Amino acid sequence: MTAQLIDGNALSQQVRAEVAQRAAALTAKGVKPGLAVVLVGDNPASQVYVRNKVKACADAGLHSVLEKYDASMSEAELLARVEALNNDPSIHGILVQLPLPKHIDDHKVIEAISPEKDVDGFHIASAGALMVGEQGFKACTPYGCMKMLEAIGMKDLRGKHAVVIGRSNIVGKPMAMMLLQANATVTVCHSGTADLAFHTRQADIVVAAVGKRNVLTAEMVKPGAVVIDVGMNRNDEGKLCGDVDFDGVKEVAGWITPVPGGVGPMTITMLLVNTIESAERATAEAV
Ligand SMILES: Nc1nc(=O)c2c([nH]1)NC[C@@H]1CN(c3ccc(C(=O)N[C@@H](CCC(=O)O)C(=O)O)cc3)C=[N+]21
Repeated sequence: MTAQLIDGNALSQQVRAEVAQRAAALTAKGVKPGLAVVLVGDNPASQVYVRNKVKACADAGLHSVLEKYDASMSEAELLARVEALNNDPSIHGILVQLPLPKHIDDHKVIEAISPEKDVDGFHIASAGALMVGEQGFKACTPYGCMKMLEAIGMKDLRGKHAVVIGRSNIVGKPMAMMLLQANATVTVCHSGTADLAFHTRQADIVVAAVGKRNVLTAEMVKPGAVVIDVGMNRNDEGKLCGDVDFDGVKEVAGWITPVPGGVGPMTITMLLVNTIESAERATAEAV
């Protein structure tokens, strides 16, 4: 193994300790930072993720409320709940866990969340703020990837070529924008790209965010490159694995993130960062 590991659990611990300090400072002022997590239906994976988020809040001294609803909940009922949380001063962040049941339009629900409380960074106002470099909440997964780059001394990416594989609204597109904001030269590859390896071989940084195993293999990576794996897949034995062929790529890359223990925990960490940020903004405005 030549690559060094970027340990998402270790970095999360550091960042969450900073969040805990900020939470304690706000609490001392009489403001308990609060996150509302809304879960509709009984998707087993969602149950686990949501529990992890609630636990992460408790560990960092944030208040959280978990609202669980039956899959039969109507769209109107969910929209009414979101509106109530928008107007609840004890709540600084609202997260509606995706995916939602098919009869609910997730786009409509996300747009109903007040941008001031959109700690997922999924609202159009948040995406737009990122696009034009204004203040808004950054999507947690790409934000976590940027934090990982910063942790290995890559905050300013001037002169670096970053290749993002995937163009989802939740990861690929905001990832490309954040890399651009950090002065990288950015290429976005996707299912319509003719020769993926041609692009990835030139990359100083590769971010794989496709949702398919072995999208990135050793011969596609420039020696010494930084490889960030956003994928969350199961292999044939049911084990969690990313989009990157970790065992092959780790022999070539300079840095690599593992799955599990990489981007996943950082996603939750940045949710906490956004929530504390939101609570601090709300408190500053109230003074
Ligand atoms: N509104 C909304 N916001 C989200 O941020 C959101 C969502 N909906 N729906 C589902 C996805 C998925 N997601 C994960 C976060 C952390 C881990 C994580 O911590 N994973 C651990 C392993 C967990 C395990 O062992 O299964 C790791 O990578 O080490 C995984 C997945 C957030 N999501």
